[in-house]
Amino acid sequence: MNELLALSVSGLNFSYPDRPGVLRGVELRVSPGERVGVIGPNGAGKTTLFHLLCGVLRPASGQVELFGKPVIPGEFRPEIGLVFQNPDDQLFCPSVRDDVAFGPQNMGLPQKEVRARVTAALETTGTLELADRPPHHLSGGEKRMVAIAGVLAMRPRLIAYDEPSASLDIRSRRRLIRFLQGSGETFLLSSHDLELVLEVCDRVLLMDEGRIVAEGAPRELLGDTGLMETHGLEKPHSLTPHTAPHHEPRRT
Ligand SMILES: Nc1ncnc2c1ncn2[C@@H]1O[C@H](COP(=O)(O)OP(=O)(O)OP(=O)(O)O)[C@@H](O)[C@H]1O
Repeated sequence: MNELLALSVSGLNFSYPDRPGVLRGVELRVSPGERVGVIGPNGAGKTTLFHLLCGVLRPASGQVELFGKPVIPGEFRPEIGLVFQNPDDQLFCPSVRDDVAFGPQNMGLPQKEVRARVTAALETTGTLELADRPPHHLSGGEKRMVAIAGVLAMRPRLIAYDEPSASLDIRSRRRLIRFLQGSGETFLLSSHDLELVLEVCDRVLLMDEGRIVAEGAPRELLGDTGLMETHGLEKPHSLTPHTAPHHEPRRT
């Protein structure tokens, strides 16, 4: 047991019934306050890893500890919150307010505390004006921020964001980046949006075929062209020096 770590994963192996070897010997430690990006090609096992951290899936072998206490599959652990890849998997109540209240209500908190947490989470995510709207009428970007509010309302000590910028337009993505930069949370964030990872993470893990194959500082790891190409990824544009002449667009 290590009381100082937010997350400790050792020797984690996992297979789906029809898909063996999805995670193979994953080792991972996250300290409180760290913001860790998880990158890797499609099917590398990122979402599966997040579901194992939350106890949604049962490992074939290995152990996950959150804040020094083992995760038992199926047991609710309020210390960790998962923001799903698809917000439609997370939002199902008649109003945004009810959706954000769902978690704290199920934690058995008094109504006054639930109301206070809902308001605070909606304010933090900039979604207060959506409180009375039905979630299924919201845009993709609005749904994403409401899904994050629902997780924040449970006040987890560690958040796992699964592809949080997927299908966001430029403005919604920028709002998400500002939110993540200012959040002060401990988080894991899986993404194919490598510029997002560069902007918000202070460490990166590269996964491929169920293993963590590299780990390091974002600019060094993502800037390693050979490593990135070996694992089906591309060095982000912002890390490539610009050589082409720059022409200002003509405004009409
Ligand atoms: N419910 C399931 N049943 C069977 N196989 C699954 C299931 N979910 C995922 N897989 C398989 O497990 C492997 C890892 O999938 P996972 O979704 O964890 O990858 P990922 O790294 O999150 O991928 P992506 O970047 O495409 O989201 C893939 O080969 C996938 O086909």
